[in-house]
Amino acid sequence: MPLPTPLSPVSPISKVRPVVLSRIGQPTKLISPITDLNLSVLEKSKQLAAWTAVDQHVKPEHRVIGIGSGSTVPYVVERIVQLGAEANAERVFIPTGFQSKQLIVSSGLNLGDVDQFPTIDVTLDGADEVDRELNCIKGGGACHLREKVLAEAANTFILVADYRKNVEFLGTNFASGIPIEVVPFAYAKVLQNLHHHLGCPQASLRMAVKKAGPVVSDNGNFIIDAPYDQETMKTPYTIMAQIKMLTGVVEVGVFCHMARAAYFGNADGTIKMLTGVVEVGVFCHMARAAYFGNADGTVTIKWNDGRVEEVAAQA
Ligand SMILES: O=C[C@H](O)[C@H](O)[C@H](O)COP(=O)(O)O
Repeated sequence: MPLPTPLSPVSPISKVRPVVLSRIGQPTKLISPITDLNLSVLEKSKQLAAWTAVDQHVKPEHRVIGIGSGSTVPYVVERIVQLGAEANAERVFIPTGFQSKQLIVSSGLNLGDVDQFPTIDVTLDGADEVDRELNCIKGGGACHLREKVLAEAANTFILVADYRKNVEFLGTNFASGIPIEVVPFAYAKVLQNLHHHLGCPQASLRMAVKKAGPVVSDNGNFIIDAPYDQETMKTPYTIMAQIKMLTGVVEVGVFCHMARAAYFGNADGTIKMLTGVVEVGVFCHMARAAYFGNADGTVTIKWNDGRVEEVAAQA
């Protein structure tokens, strides 16, 4: 199995090589992020969801793995660590933010970034809430921009959570609203747009707890929380797209039709697994060529660079 190849494997400055790349292939001692062995029922349900998802979706041949954010993700890393140093030596792990970067590094796993590895085998991530179609709210921890990038970069995107997050409609328990990352200088304008044009009078700037002023994301941006009524949240794609069109919005914490499966740990020690419809039936800019068989036996080939070729009929 070949090593994952980053886009630029070697630094142009000869004395500075990315640490992670020089370590790939050498098993190091791995350390589990979970030290507390007396887990509460809630924590056990998160662990169960995470372990099951890792067991079912991290395949031996996988080399590039996205690690999401939130309270269930340490159990994802715990299970990955249990796979052993040798199994993980030739893997690289891509974080969705500060928390998952710390988890990867402190566990002794190889760290990479999505600009080196824009194709990810599987990303496992937490969620604030997941509806029955596997649409979800993310961004309760202000990580949703990087999370969405890693979800889109992944061949398979898997959600892990405890039973409280498994809902019929988004916004059922997670009442603070849709997290919206905005560039700082545009926050007041975006708030006005939400209040007056997108029907969300309660939208507000997320304020920090142990710091004066607003929450600042890992990307240096502000977060707005926009609570919508149930009717609006029944069609999350529509409101997500409307918010995303506002100038100044960087990303919206609603993920639609992205997850292949969601794993929820239940309080009784069972697991609920939901599978989703990942594909939307519109494929844009994906095919290199389309071949059309014609009635006269010829074939027309339309290439994605605009060329059209005709192939003569077979004799
Ligand atoms: O921004 C944070 C992420 O989207 C988290 O995955 C999400 O908030 C769930 O976090 P927790 O498991 O801590 O509730």
